[in-house]
Amino acid sequence: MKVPFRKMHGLGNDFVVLDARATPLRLGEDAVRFIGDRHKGVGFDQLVTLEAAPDADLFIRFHNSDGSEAGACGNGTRCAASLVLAETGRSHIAIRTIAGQLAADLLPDGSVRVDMGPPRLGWRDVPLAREMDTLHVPLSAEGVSDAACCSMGNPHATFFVEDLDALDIPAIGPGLENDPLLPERGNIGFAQILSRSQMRLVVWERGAGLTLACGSGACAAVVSARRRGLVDARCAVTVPGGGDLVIEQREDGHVLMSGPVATSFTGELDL
Ligand SMILES: N[C@H](CCC[C@H](N)C(=O)O)C(=O)O
Repeated sequence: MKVPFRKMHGLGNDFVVLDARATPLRLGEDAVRFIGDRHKGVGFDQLVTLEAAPDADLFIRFHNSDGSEAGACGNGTRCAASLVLAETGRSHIAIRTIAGQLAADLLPDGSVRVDMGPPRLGWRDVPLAREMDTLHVPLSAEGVSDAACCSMGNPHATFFVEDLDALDIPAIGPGLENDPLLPERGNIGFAQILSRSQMRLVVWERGAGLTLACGSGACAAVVSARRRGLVDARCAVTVPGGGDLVIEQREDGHVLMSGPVATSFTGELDL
């Protein structure tokens, strides 16, 4: 089966985007992992599949390179939304995912802003293995302790550190991702606050490992930093991929994420 694809990224967080709106695609875990293989396939952090939606302009499904499905992918949502915004000539679209209803806007500078909805802050929402204060979760590893957790449709644990460069994230990421306190595993964010309107962030992603940017992780880090009184409502999040994601939490709690999107190439898979 020949399947056209588009290779895209948002600040280096990279995706293979499939359009299954006209013809449904049912890819098994093996196919997802094959496409994501950076030697035998195309390679991606996430597979982003566009599907038809009865109650929105678009349904988007996300799979990590380990084959697991995710409820949210901020950068992938921006990439998929940019295609539909361009195709329709509209500046606003409604999006549905398995975790809820989102919206996307095309901004005057060509970047795409996604309304990721409100964070989920309860221990069952993240989820955590037992009842506890999600703002101070006893996760720890070399150089980090006391995580702030929330869900943006996917589970996040964020550590705030003095010096990001002093951490060995590839060494501590896997153990934290799979900590028993996180029954659905977790995306692990490491944030260094630079001011009340800027932070650096590196994320060890659930099911994908170290990525150059993580949109939902940037949202989670700003939400958690606000809960701890460390930043204001609008914060630039500088990521290893080079550049900033701009995160703003609205009065109603919704978290807006803006940033660039890019197409690297298109191609055809032979599945
Ligand atoms: N690894 C994440 C999904 C992708 C998140 C990230 N690429 C983003 O932009 O939000 C998870 O399993 O929840």
